[in-house]
Amino acid sequence: MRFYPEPDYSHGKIGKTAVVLLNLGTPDAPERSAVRRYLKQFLWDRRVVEVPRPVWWLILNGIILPFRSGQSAKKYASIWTKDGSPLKVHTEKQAVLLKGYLGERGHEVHVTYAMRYGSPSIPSVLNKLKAEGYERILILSGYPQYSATTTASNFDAVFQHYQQVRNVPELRLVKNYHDHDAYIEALRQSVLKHWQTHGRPEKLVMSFHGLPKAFLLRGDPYHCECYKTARLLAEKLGLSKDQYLVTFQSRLGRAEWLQPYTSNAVKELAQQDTKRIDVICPGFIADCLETLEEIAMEVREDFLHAGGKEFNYIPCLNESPSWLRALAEIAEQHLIGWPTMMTVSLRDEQKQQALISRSEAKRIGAPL
Ligand SMILES: C=CC1=C(C)c2cc3[nH]c(cc4nc(cc5[nH]c(cc1n2)c(C)c5CCC(=O)O)C(CCC(=O)O)=C4C)c(C)c3C=C
Ligand SMILES: [Fe+2]
Ligand SMILES: [Fe+2]
Repeated sequence: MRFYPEPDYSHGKIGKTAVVLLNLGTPDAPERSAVRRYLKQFLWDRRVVEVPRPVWWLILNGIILPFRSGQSAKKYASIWTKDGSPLKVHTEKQAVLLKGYLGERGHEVHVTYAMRYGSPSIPSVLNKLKAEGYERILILSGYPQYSATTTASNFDAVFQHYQQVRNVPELRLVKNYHDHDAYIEALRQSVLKHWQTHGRPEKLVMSFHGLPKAFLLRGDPYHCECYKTARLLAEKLGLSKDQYLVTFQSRLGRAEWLQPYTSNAVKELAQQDTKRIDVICPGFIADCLETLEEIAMEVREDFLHAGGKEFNYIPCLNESPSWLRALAEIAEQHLIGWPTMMTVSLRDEQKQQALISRSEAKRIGAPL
């Protein structure tokens, strides 16, 4: 039996609970100057690039920012929507929906989101929560697989922020959920849904964002967590080892990154006479530049030019109901012990508040 705190009317007095969904962040506009600002903040993070600072300062400011900002801006322009960058649009919708899904499970929590780089920044969101009286904060990163470059960088930003705060709230941080049943199930449903309309491929390629190989050798568990996700998904789909392939994308710079590289792997598949592949990116919970442009455009071209016949990109989990259920389950497991359960007499009214958030979801066009 599950344990929930006694019905309690003092929520307002003893402080409220908030869940903060954290993701990477994105430029404010698909323009050179905005992309430069974003890349500068991102690539100056010591968790992301471990090159000694004076050397890296020269490379970053002398080569990378001048050349990459314009190129990346063009790529961003190709995926930008009327509401903004896909990553931000999806993250915002996920936060709205998560409140509704947690509300349906009986939890009275506020849900918001922040971005590690760009806006809304982690300090601005945590300051706002403090001003609004939230005294328990659950940090949930949009990275199923832990990496020092992403998850730990989120943690750094949260800790750094609270170093400046006298009265720090109670904090919990989720490290990973790469093998969580509900997450794997959401991925499985997404693949099956795709196969129901398009039939099955010869090979399912599972492409994860890459890392410098040196990070793995220094102890980053990301690589292993990606493989575990892939194995669990393959098992759930009943795929044998020759029916799927794990690859790593988005290599940057000259150093070796995790292999096999997605673009090389799909070319090889085409050369080996594989006619159709489907590509899924299980490490991204929301479509973004890396999936919509790199995979669905560039890698597609790589496969077709090398002789492949059919390429299908399976979208990220985005706002799919099975994913929002999974996210609610993951959050719930980390909320245990905090007095978030709606009280009996307040329940109906607060359930309605949860439903208001679902109607807000409808307004923004997210599926329920
Ligand atoms: C230079 C090193 C990089 C490391 C290490 C890295 C790790 C890493 N990144 C993600 C998720 C995303 N990355 C995205 C974009 C992106 N990533 C890098 C570099 C590194 N990432 C750059 C320079 C960029 C910007 C775009 C470009 O110029 O190519 C995104 C998309 C953001 C968007 O706005 O849509 C995501 C998401 C993970 C999960 C990860 C390590 C596990
Ligand atoms: Fe990245
Ligand atoms: Fe990329």
